[in-house]
Amino acid sequence: MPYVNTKEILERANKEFYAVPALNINNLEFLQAIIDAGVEEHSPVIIETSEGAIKYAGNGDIKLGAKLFVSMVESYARNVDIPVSLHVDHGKNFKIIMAAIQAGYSSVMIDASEFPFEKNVAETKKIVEIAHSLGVSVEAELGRLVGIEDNVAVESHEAALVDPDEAKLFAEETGVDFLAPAIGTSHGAFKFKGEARLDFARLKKVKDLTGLPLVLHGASSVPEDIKKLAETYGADFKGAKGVPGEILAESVKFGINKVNTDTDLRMAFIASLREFLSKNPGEFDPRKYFKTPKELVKNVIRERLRLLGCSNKA
Ligand SMILES: O=C(CO)COP(=O)(O)O
Ligand SMILES: O=C[C@H](O)COP(=O)(O)O
Ligand SMILES: [Zn+2]
Ligand SMILES: [Zn+2]
Repeated sequence: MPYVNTKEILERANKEFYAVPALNINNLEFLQAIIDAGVEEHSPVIIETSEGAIKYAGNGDIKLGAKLFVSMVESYARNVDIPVSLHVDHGKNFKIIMAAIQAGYSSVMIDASEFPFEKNVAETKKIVEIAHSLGVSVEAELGRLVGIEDNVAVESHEAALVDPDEAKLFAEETGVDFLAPAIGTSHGAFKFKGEARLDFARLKKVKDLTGLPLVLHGASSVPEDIKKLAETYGADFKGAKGVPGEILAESVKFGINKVNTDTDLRMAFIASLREFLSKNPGEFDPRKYFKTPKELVKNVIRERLRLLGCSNKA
């Protein structure tokens, strides 16, 4: 089926109370693993690329990078019977967002969350107008992504999280299609020093006041078995800690519909690659040494699709 608008995938998820992972890629191998996982679980999938990924793919040329990703994702989507969409993750550079819209991305994120509220509204509105006129949907972010750490400066952390009343106003003023409220997650493999904790009361208020599909950034779990496997073969991931699966599932109950995941895929890939290379020191054919890493990435994604309730929703 089809290369579809991300909005289509998320509006159904919003109505039927499940979430779809948005999975970051930089290259062909991760895309293959995602498509295979979606097909095996009969689930929709959202592929996303950061600005860095677009630069990387185009070897520095952003228009080329955006076109390459659209053509790769569209080509795979055409060959399978699950909905697949392509999204720009954390768009901050106007030129990159435009290059992606022109190349045929299904949706873009405008991340102006580092600016004061009024400027975030203005920047988001500008992108919404352009994107909507071309049938492309838009995500924006409110609040800053910081972990809620035990015992340290609770108030300053809370100040960084989304303000639900602002979220309502933001949604009305910008016409954005889905919204990422900061509720205590952060990017990368080191999210929490103490116990993992998210502000679900805040999340629920944002959902009640906006009714929009909501996005959880920094949603990797850093599974213990993956961390162990990588460390067995030489990695040093001391202190790595993610959002446990139960908390991810809980976040879906409070209104999350898009679950942004990059770190878990990177960690699974490197863990398996380390193991393979350590056991096969003579191997130098990439089609061979990428085989088990792709399998492990696929399996991590399949598990996540089941956890979030989007298996069999294709
Ligand atoms: O939010 C993300 C991409 O936008 C990825 O988060 P992780 O680093 O937790 O995978
Ligand atoms: O949100 C960040 C994503 O994990 C992408 O990160 P990146 O800028 O390293 O591609
Ligand atoms: Zn951001
Ligand atoms: Zn993010």
